Amino acid sequence: MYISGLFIASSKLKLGTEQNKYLSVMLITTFILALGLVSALGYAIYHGTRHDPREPPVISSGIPFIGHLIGIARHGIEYIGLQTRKHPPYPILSLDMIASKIHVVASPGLIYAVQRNNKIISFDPLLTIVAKQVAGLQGDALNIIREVESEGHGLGREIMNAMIPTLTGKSLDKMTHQILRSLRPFFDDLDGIHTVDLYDWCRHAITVSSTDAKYGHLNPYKDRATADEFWSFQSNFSLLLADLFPWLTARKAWKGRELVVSAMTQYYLLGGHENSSDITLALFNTARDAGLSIEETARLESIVTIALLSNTVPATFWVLFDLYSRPKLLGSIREEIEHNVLRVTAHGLHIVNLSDIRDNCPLLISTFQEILRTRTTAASMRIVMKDVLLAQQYFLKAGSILTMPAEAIGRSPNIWGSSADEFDERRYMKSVSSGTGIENKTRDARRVGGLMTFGVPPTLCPGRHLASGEILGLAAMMVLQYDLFPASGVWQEPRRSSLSLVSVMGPLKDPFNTIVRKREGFESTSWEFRLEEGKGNFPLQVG
Ligand code: HEM
Repeated sequence: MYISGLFIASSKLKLGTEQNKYLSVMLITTFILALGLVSALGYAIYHGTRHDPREPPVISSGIPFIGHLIGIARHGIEYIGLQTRKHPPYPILSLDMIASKIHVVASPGLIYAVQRNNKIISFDPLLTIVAKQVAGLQGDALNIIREVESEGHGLGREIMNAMIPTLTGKSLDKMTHQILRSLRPFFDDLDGIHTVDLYDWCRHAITVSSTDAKYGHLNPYKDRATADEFWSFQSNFSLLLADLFPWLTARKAWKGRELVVSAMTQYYLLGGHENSSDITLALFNTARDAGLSIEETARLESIVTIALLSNTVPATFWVLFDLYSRPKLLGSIREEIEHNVLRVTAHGLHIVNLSDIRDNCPLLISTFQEILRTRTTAASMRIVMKDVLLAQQYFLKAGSILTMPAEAIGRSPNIWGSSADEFDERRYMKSVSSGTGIENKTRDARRVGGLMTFGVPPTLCPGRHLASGEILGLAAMMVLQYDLFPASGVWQEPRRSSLSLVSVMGPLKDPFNTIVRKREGFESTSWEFRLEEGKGNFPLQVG
């Protein structure tokens, strides 16, 4: 009756046929959303009466039932970190999300307890959720991907296990090499340009170089239109997660994804993967052996492209922003790179060796980690597979979500003392007396919660070495060749977008116009990257 009422209401408005159709669709959608909300509220009221007193304290929001949902929609993943800051005494707290609870861990001690229960509090169901809601996989394929514990065939984890080794050793070297080769012309192109949107420049340079290295000669993202559709998909990711008529409610993300999947399907059909990287082949072969179709494989591959690009792009931007907005630090880092890395041949070729950045630039490596620590909004997610008593104290129900936000733990005074909230570029170096009276600093021992940007063991980001090589190579080349100034005249922090829940490095909402000027004394256009074999792993602190 309500639906027919809506149709009547729309037909009474004397609009053109197209407008009428559009209005009807919108009204029906509103109706379905309202119906969903009413059912969810009913469930919540029933559910609320069943709170177990051993569960972590529930934090209420200003708006009953849907307040936290609105908070996440507004602030993105940062909302979770904000809650722990607002309620500091709790080592763990719960946000009621209508159909489930999100437990937010705010103490490093509890991370150990989560790690000890990693078969019960698991990352793997998220692979299935992402395959369904984000990549759009359905039916048998989804069942093959689903984790064994939930009666699937466990292909999601099998693919991860096949890909992880390809992000170290020789396979990593090969990719990093190709990335650096593809990056170089981007610096040549900056010469002579007065103003550039620095965020867009980072996005384009990282997209082209990373996907060239991953997909080879037939890289589908070489086509700017496909790359733009990918970013439309990635940047509106959170709307897809609702999984409610995505073609209507998450139009941009859905359309972008479908175009990316179609380009990737075409790539496979042309045999592009046969001349690509080991990581691309690992996914393709594992999915084929498990019986997935080419199109289903292309859907899975779209998730890996998200992992490849969505954090590396904003991380690169923030590294440049945080270096150039601190002239004194920039000066010291330039000095370190000029002395320990840059080599100029008799013919004037300027060589930047990434292996020397890794081994001989402790200040740059420490600064990089501090930028990752202070800029991240990472909140490692896990799903509670069975009822469990965490640390013999907190009861977590099966089906609830657990998260460990880096903002609460990685910036805790318990870990970093009174300077936890400050930017300290030397934080990841430790004092060693050199006997010269000059304080020499090298890397410190690792500590739990010390750097959670790449996740929490046992689920750590396997792409961290690749990302580090790419970001540090790009940053070193930029600081050597160019001066950057904000077009607005001040290094004012730009706004961040909250719509891409998948990016934990603060993607920007608006362009960041920047004046570019070639550095005096470094006008040469003859530049080259080098990389020594077997030196691609960056020993960053993790967990
Ligand atoms: C600055 C760049 C990057 C950041 C900050 C980052 C961060 C993360 C985080 C936080 C996780 C989840 C871990 C957890 O929940 O505990 C993750 C997982 C993952 N990342 Fe990255 N990542 C980056 C770059 C990359 C790159 C370049 C790749 C290359 C393909 C990649 C591939 C992956 C994969 C495959 C996983 C899933 C691991 C698994 O399920 O075992 N990441 N990453």
